[in-house]
Amino acid sequence: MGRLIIVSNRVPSPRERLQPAGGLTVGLKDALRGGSSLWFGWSGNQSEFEGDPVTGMDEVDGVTYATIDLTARQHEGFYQNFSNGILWPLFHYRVGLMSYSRRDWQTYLEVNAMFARSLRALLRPDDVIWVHDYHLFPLGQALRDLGVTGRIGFFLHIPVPPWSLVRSMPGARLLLEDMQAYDLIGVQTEEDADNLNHAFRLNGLTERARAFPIGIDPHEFREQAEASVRREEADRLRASLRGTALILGVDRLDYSKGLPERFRGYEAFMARYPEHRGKVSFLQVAPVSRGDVEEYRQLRHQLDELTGRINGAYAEFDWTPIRYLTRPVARDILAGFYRMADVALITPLRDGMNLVAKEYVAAQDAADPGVLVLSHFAGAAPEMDEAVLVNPYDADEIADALHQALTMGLEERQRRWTHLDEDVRRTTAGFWARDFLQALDEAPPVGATPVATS
Ligand SMILES: O=P(O)(O)OC[C@H]1O[C@H](O[C@H]2O[C@H](CO)[C@@H](O)[C@H](O)[C@H]2O)[C@H](O)[C@@H](O)[C@@H]1O
Ligand SMILES: O=c1ccn([C@@H]2O[C@H](COP(=O)(O)OP(=O)(O)O)[C@@H](O)[C@H]2O)c(=O)[nH]1
Repeated sequence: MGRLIIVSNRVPSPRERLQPAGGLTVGLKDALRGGSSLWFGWSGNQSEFEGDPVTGMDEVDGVTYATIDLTARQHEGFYQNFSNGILWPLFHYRVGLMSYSRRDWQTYLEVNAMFARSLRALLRPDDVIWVHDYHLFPLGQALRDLGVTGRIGFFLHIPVPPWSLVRSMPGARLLLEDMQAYDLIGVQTEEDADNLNHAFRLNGLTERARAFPIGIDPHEFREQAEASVRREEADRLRASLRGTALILGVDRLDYSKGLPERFRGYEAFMARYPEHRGKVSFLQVAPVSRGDVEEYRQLRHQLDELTGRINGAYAEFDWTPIRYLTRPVARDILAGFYRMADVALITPLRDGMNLVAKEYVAAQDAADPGVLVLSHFAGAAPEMDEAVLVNPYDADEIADALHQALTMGLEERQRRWTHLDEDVRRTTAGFWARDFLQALDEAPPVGATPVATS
């Protein structure tokens, strides 16, 4: 059995405690725990020189991390503009936010070809390659073009809209063709798999998509929460609450997360349920993400304005309705905050999965669990139907859900949490990886015949 080769744009810094917020590296690290593999991707650094060499190599806990730098030009065209300025909005059903340019498309293909050349030099014949996410759709074909004939799987961490939407993007069909180079394509939900296979069928291509919902390591995270709730940061938060109930939101500052809609829901809650004023605090942790992308800058201004308006309207001299942080909080500290929170308020407009929802459940005290309020449009929602599910576009529904959650009796909270906890302990990161890799091993091999490249 050869090595497992993981390829993703974002690669964690294995020796840093504070990692960039994001579920892909969390799920994969939890999945790789205890195994030996090679993880290849972008170092997160920008270099001056355009070249292919692997610039970083490190080995921690059995995982070898091999990274390459991007130049400023490549970072702008590949990561900022095409991946996060075109593919991300499109696959989150926000066609109107796409800003396509052919030059960015070429840079996207150029960087994928560079990933393939650099990785090719590290490969052994019996390696199993697992490519991750929308930054690297064409990588499989680029590797086939370099003569790689072994197993190559792909996992898409973000939603898959219907082809009628995806085809809005120039070159969409070429991406579908390139994806035929993968022996198996994993997506988060059955809806995603149906949409992607329908796109393949409509374009005369072979259906290769199956659903494998990603998860976390709930046992490890619960232990972290039990430890972190006794840490200094949790003590500071608890003291600052002065007995008020805690509503917690944790998200990258991203328009897919429904933060303006969430804040407007909380504003409606303050207006329609005055009995909770002064008795609840809403803490939103929203570390800046992709801050050089215009839509993300606009979102931050919008949230700054909403926070000021709501606090200005409802604050007392000794109470502030919303606490809003744009810096990251280390995940182990967050674990303690989750455990303290009476309500988790998670309202994405679209989300591939949302590991925060699963982390919140895993962190709870079974004797007195909090309540998960979750958007219908999170990838986690179909399997977490015991959450209080809301439509994030309906501010009054969010308000009603918050009132319901804060007044819910212990017996119902425990009933709901028990079902949610069973799910989180079933769809773990380890199960996700084992299930996908077994299916990849059993999938009919694509072989080495290259198809027309994009
Ligand atoms: O790498 P960044 O640009 O900083 O973005 C962080 C990650 O965001 C997205 O995460 C997705 O994957 C999660 C795990 O499967 C899933 O729970 C979440 O719903 C998705 O948004 C992105 O897909 C990753 O590539 C990024 O690393
Ligand atoms: O300040 C923060 C905010 C988020 N996270 C982590 O970032 C991940 C977010 O993953 P999710 O799947 O919810 O969304 P994504 O960011 O991948 O779209 C979760 O593991 C969070 O615990 C973190 O460590 N610090």
